[in-house]
Amino acid sequence: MSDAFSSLPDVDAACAAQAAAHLDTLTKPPGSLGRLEPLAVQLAGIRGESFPRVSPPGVLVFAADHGIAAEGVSAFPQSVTAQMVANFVAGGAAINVFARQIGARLEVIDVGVASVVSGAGVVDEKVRAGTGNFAVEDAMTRGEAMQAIGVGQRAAERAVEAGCRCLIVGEMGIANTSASSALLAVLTGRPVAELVGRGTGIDDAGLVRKRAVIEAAIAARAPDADDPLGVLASLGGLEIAAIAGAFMEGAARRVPLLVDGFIATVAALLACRLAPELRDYLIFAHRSHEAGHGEALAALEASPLLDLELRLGEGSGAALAFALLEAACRMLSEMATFETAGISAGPA
Ligand SMILES: O=C(O)c1ccc[n+]([C@@H]2O[C@H](COP(=O)([O-])O)[C@@H](O)[C@H]2O)c1
Ligand SMILES: Cc1cc2nc[nH]c2cc1C
Repeated sequence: MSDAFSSLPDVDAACAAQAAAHLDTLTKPPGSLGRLEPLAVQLAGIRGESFPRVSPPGVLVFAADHGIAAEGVSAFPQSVTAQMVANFVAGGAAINVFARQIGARLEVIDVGVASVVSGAGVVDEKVRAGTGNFAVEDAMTRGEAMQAIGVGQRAAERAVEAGCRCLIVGEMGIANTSASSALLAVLTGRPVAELVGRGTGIDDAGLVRKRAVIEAAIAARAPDADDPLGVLASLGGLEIAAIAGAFMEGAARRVPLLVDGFIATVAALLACRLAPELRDYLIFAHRSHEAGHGEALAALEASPLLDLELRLGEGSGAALAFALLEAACRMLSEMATFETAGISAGPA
């Protein structure tokens, strides 16, 4: 496992250039496969292969609870986190369905669920039983934040050592849109009101309360925006820290990283503040329906592949976008060239 904040390898510019040159020999007008083309070039650079492969993918779902749930900021009770973890290991959640569809290795990691999780198959890496309520105290200590980052790093390491060539990283945690909005507000300096959404579906009155709780909590905790680990410890979530760690370890191992929705994008932003070279390894799967996601994407200058109005989390949008990565690889390796197909290359 790499050091959490060690510098990451540069992407391989030579392989990326070879892939770009090969793309223009394929039997299609140059550029006609649109965004699939720069995607293939990015994958070649990340993998260090001019004909990259991304299968099999690995799905990591990090689950944790949030003390801020006590403020009534979610449409669902905290107990749903543990119940959904049981559903993940039983194979019945959306991410299970989509992971099976793409032949992914799936791991469910308890990094901080409040209750004891039942069900064989959960990786027990609980750092603590849920965060503190950041309306009244820091969510966690810096040491706990580092431990949770380490949980994510080890999960990515296991997936890559098991042969996964792409990581799809998701989460489950009631109230984690509140933690994510708070983190995003501090990291970007944007007003909380622009970044708070309905999460699992709170009503209008709940949304007003959620905004007020997050605004007051940020004022009370007053973290230093130039200290990303301190911001994470003050306002964050254990699964958010673990996602950041998984991204850093995946990049260290030259694996493309599919970023899911709002929470995963905020984790990616935080990880980029800790290790800016990470940005080149990230592929943004989809634009979530959650209100703050646009600002999170803008902060990373990211343009996601899909917009399906998803707002589930779990890694579901990233699993759906994986088919496009596979298509980009197959385009490079399987399409005929103008020469092999005997087709005139230039305009008539
Ligand atoms: O990924 C997203 O864009 C997303 C948007 C809204 C909600 N979620 C999921 O819903 C839960 C958090 O919502 P909430 O209302 O409890 O803060 C958590 O388990 C997330 O996986 C996920
Ligand atoms: C049922 C349910 C499933 C979820 N999956 C991710 N977040 C979730 C939140 C709820 C409430």
